Amino acid sequence: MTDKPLLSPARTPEDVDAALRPKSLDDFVGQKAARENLRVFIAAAKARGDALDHVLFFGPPGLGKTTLAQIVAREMGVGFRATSGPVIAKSGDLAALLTNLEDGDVLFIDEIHRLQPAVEEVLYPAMEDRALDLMIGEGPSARSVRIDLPRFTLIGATTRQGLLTTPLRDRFGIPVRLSFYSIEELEKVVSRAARLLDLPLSPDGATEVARRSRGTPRIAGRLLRRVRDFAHAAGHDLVDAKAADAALNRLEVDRLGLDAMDRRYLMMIADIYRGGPVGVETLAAGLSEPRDTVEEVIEPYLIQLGLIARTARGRCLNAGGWKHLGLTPPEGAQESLFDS
Ligand SMILES: Nc1ncnc2c1ncn2[C@@H]1O[C@H](COP(=O)(O)OP(=O)(O)OP(=O)(O)O)[C@@H](O)[C@H]1O
Ligand SMILES: [Mg+2]
Repeated sequence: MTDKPLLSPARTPEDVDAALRPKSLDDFVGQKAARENLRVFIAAAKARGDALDHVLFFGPPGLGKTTLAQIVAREMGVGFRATSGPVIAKSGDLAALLTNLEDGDVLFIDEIHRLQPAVEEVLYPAMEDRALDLMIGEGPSARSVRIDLPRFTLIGATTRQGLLTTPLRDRFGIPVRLSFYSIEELEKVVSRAARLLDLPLSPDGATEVARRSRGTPRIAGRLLRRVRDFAHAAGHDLVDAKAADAALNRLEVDRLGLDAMDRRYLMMIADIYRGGPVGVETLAAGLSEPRDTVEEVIEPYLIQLGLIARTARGRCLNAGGWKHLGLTPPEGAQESLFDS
């Protein structure tokens, strides 16, 4: 399906658009509390001449975790090394990464919830004492030696904070939650991107794209590029609300920014399960999507909009969800129990 990758907040190669990535905290739109706190912590660490405390960014995909990690390294004026949880196969790989860091470097570990337990154990002393415990030799003659590491800042990123082990989570001095962007913030993201892409976009055109971007800058950037293509094909010089609306309708992005998959998800709860509750496994099977995708990609924004609720007994459609589908809840639907 063509509209699935379009609205999915997951990365696609096209998004690796270095020119659009904000490069400083001043350029970074939104996430005000996180931004201002980081500014203070960075200034304090620099004044002390120390590395910044370890930082954990968590929140749905496409909200700027990787971008912020790069900005932190840049503002600290230190090197940036990036890897990801699933890539580090053995504890030795991580040990090699750590011993090769230079003083003050940022080590960025994406998808940090997917580290192997044995690899994670190497991180504990590294984060706490800047030390590496190595076993030398085997059998009775084996002994453990401790190697000192350079000062460094570990920046972890995860879409699933709940999957992090407590000992790992506790070792981050600066946990930062990223949340969905407001429409006003996304307008700024879209206008900035249009300027960088040399695309004439009217303010109401920016609003239209922002409103339909699922609170996610990555999606805003992607929709903007597609809108540009349609406008170009239609021979418009200026992209205004009308041109943006026409393009987004052709892309089957509805007025709340929901795509065909979101609508299938809502319809399934409404139609087959009378509004729920229904278990996430059942929904995932019905949609032929992995459970992770349902929980990490589809549901967070629907919950944010108040269209559905996650309850202990399963997912339920809220009044807003029925309304968005243009349906009336059947007699005795569960929704009222949870929609408070
Ligand atoms: N605050 C922002 N202002 C402008 N653009 C942003 C902002 N945050 C993110 N972006 C843009 O959105 C895209 C996605 O950002 P980023 O890669 O940092 O997301 P992420 O949270 O790391 O996602 P994932 O969980 O998939 O790794 C980037 O292209 C970036 O340019
Ligand atoms: Mg990322």
